[in-house]
Amino acid sequence: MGEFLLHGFRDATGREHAALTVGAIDDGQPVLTRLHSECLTGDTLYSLKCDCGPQLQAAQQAIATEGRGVLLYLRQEGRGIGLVDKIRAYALQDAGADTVEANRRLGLPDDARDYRVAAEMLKILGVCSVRLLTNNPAKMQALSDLGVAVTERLPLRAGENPHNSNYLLTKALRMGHWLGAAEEA
Ligand SMILES: Nc1nc2c(ncn2[C@@H]2O[C@H](COP(=O)(O)OP(=O)(O)OP(=O)(O)O)[C@@H](O)[C@H]2O)c(=O)[nH]1
Ligand SMILES: [Zn+2]
Repeated sequence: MGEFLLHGFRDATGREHAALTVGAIDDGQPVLTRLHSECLTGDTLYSLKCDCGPQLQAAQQAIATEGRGVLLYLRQEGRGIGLVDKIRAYALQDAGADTVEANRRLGLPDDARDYRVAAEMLKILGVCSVRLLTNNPAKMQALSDLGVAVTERLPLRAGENPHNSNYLLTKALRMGHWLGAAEEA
């Protein structure tokens, strides 16, 4: 796709995160930005149950094409519940629960992600305002609450397939994501 600079971060809990950057991003101008939440199954094992792998690739490509931007790879597997509980949630989904219901049955929050680390990473990289690649309103809100100006929202739709259609529909209907899936259903 192009040449990226890879930065490593370790947060206060010892968890390690990565940032991929292209070009000069600390000049005060809004930066094309993607906050990607880790998904071992989608990013690495090509699972079709979600859209994470294709979204990762599309975001990386968009940043390379723009010649300036940042992708934060955040270790928030399973929306922050971790790999083992995500696999448990998948088992409940195989038995008919949707993604939100499965988390609740496990006694876990719908979304356990915390974006403080992301805001800190952006600050360290000299980024104070972003053009954010996302369909998730909560992500935009979280960043602006943490003092990062979100000047624009750019949709990121990739990797839709018959196996993840219910997952995407649940995101649209129960988590308020801008996916157009609700209208298409
Ligand atoms: N708990 C849980 N997490 C999942 C499930 N499927 C994918 N994930 C995780 O969801 C995270 C991605 O979040 P999404 O809600 O798909 O998308 P988003 O990052 O909030 O929104 P976008 O910025 O629009 O991509 C990754 O950490 C995945 O591991 C699932 O069925 N249950
Ligand atoms: Zn995924």
